[in-house]
Amino acid sequence: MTETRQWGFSEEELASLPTVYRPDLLQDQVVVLSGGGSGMGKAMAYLFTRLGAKVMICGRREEKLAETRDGIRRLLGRDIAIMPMTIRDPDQVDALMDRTIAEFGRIDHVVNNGGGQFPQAAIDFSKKGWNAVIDTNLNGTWHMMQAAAKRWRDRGEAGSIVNIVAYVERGMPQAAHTCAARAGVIYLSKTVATEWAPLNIRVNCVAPGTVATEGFNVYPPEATARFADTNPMRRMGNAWDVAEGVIYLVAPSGKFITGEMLTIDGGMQMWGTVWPGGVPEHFNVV
Ligand SMILES: CCC/C=C/C(=O)SCCNC(=O)CCNC(=O)[C@H](O)C(C)(C)COP(=O)([O-])OP(=O)([O-])OC[C@H]1O[C@@H](n2cnc3c(N)ncnc32)[C@H](O)[C@@H]1OP(=O)([O-])[O-]
Ligand SMILES: NC(=O)C1=CN([C@@H]2O[C@H](COP(=O)(O)OP(=O)(O)OC[C@H]3O[C@@H](n4cnc5c(N)ncnc54)[C@H](OP(=O)(O)O)[C@@H]3O)[C@@H](O)[C@H]2O)C=CC1
Repeated sequence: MTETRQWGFSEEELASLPTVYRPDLLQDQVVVLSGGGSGMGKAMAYLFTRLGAKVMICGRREEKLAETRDGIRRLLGRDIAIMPMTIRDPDQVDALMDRTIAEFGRIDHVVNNGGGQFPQAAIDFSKKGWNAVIDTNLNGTWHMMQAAAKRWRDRGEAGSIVNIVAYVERGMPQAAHTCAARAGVIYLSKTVATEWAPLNIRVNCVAPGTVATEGFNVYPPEATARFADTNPMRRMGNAWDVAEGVIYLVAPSGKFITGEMLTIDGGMQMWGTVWPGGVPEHFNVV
């Protein structure tokens, strides 16, 4: 079976989806959020804004960031800040943090959501492809974490970080590059969660399963057609499921949680395999 479709929520849905959280939960808290121009990051930008936070989003493509900003302005009557940049460049990351502090006075939370990969058997990875995925998902996330933590330390302020990763304990066939990068981020997070606890900096991860977003456009239709069957609930998650999980960790509900990974995957960690490039013949069994 093949399937082609539009993924993700409309701006109107993001502005009106019900949430379990009260509207002033994050009043005037400042969040820096990568990958806010699409998918889960866009959902988070809407939800943080709806809960009263001041939001800075970044990503490489300005037009996508502007679309999120304009939608929020039109539908929620609030302004957010945008900055086109790449998390791979530590100088651009420093500029992002400094600009956020200049604009909003401080930073309370950093959500490292920007990232991605392409589906391919590991044996065929090109050097450039491997480096691109590691540089984005591992190095880029680290640049953001360290840049924020240095500012919190130097300014004597508390902070929290949430890194969007993936559930990697059973490996991720056809996504070994991202599996390696995300495993790195998870154990980096657990390590600095300890090192930075005396600085009042909490560090956690969120591991989504198959979550229907426009990010699925990098996968072939025969792969996405199976995505709902990769967990025991036999459905895909959505960007709101992940956005609400992130809020749980950054809000006071998460104040005693650090070094943790919240898996939001419909049970995929126990049953189901994604095969984002399509199921190889050998594994095509009932
Ligand atoms: C797993 C299921 C669960 C997860 C779901 C999600 O995450 S959904 C969300 C998912 N959302 C996303 O994943 C979206 C974000 N993803 C991305 O932006 C890219 O995948 C990126 C992470 C590589 C970005 O790095 P970048 O801007 O540097 O990218 P670039 O375009 O310049 O490529 C650099 C090199 O990578 C190689 N290569 C690239 N594509 C393929 C391919 N299809 N085939 C083979 N190789 C490929 C190639 O060597 C290329 O160089 P070349 O040969 O062209 O000179
Ligand atoms: N959807 C899913 O099922 C799952 C997704 N994930 C991860 O969750 C995160 C969000 O994914 P999702 O919303 O689904 O997909 P999207 O592709 O919509 O989101 C990825 C975002 O990251 C941004 N981004 C990519 N590279 C960089 C970079 N170098 N610097 C700054 N921003 C960057 C992209 O913007 P731009 O291209 O403009 O830079 C884009 O907005 C990703 O890390 C993804 O890999 C993990 C597990 C499952």
